[in-house]
Amino acid sequence: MAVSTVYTVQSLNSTCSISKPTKTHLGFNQKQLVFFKKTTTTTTRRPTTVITCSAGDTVVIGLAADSGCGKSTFMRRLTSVFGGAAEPPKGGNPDSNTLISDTTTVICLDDYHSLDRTGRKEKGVTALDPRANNFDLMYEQVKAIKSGVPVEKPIYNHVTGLIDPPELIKPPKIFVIEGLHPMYDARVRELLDFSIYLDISNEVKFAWKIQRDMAERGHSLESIKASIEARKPDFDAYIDPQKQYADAVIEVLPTQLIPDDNEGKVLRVRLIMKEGVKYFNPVYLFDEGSTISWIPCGRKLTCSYPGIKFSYGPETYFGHEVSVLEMDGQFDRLDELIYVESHLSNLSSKFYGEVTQQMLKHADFPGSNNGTGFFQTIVGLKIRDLFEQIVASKTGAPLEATKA
Ligand SMILES: Nc1ncnc2c1ncn2[C@@H]1O[C@H](COP(=O)(O)OP(=O)(O)OP(=O)(O)O)[C@@H](O)[C@H]1O
Ligand SMILES: O=C(CO)[C@H](O)[C@H](O)COP(=O)(O)O
Repeated sequence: MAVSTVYTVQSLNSTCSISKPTKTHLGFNQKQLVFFKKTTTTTTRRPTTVITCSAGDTVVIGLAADSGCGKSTFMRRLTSVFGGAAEPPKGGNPDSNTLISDTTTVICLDDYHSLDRTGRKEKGVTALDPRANNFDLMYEQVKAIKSGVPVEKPIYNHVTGLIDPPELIKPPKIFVIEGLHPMYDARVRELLDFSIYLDISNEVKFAWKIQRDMAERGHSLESIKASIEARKPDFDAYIDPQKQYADAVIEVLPTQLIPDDNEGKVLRVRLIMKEGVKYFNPVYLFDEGSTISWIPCGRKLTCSYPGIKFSYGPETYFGHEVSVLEMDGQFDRLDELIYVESHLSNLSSKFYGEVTQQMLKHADFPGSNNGTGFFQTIVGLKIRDLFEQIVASKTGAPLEATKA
């Protein structure tokens, strides 16, 4: 019996159009996705639908981190910078990991797991192990999206642990690939216009896992400890080394303001920014290239114990020259953040106070009172700026002036 595959096509964005096939679609065309009618045994050569997108304008961003390290929170801050809410594909698989907004499409690289939960168990490998992931497909599909071609991406279903039928992904303006391995495969790495690594220290990761998995998911302390321990060797071998390739790293460590702190509530956060990256000018405090230590608490910034300390200066990170902006401590009043913002330069904001405005808008997100939320917001603005510069370089259009 002949059956047709049914594809749910989401609302078309400005770069894509759908059409009926013509005779030319009997051949292979690299700029178009051609759906063929399937039978149970064979695929006929008669195409049913053609989707064409204007090629090659997609900017690709990689975001790497271990599970539970704040990728989703970061993505919410990033998509908010571009305006509009990011939502799962309408009418698609309810367990899709994809988030789409007007400008951005964020996919989760868990969708390239080649082994499902049972398969990994049988083979005795974790999801962090490259053998449990299909890097050839990841490369082919990211390359296709970057050059304007829609793809049928698999879905890893975190509810069932199975690999579900694929979903259609069309090239957006900004394509974010987030997950465990965006910078692991050199071919995929080469496709990235900008890359970020969220480097959460073991102590902090443990505190966050306990907070989420114990409080919200009912896991026991022992099972959380066991899961972190079981993942650690593969994390060290395959995930952590990717930070050497990142253009920006947000490092999250326990505070140094409280001697022997083991609560993990007050954080020391470092924004490590690579020098010499095209379209990316690191943010600086007071004076570019100098080494600075600043305690802003006093008349203009309310600080309760243990206070707030900023540092800034040049460093070397995996042999690369970097600028590092550090914040240790937490804000008492978010509206006063404007005082700190006004002392930072190269923020790529569109108007005075935009960072503070974004932070106030998402005051309920985790990390809004410390350097994690502050630096994620700043990186979001830098990505918007990078995107606008890339677009301007392609169209030859002059860039709208940005402030600070
Ligand atoms: N900046 C932060 N400050 C405090 N806690 C945080 C922060 N970011 C994340 N968390 C904690 O970590 C949990 C996971 O965050 P999030 O869902 O953003 O991570 P994730 O990397 O997307 O996780 P997963 O890959 O498991 O879906 C949050 O529920 C929160 O408890
Ligand atoms: O490291 C992970 C990335 O999110 C997950 O553990 C991995 O994707 C496997 O997922 P699950 O535990 O749902 O089978």
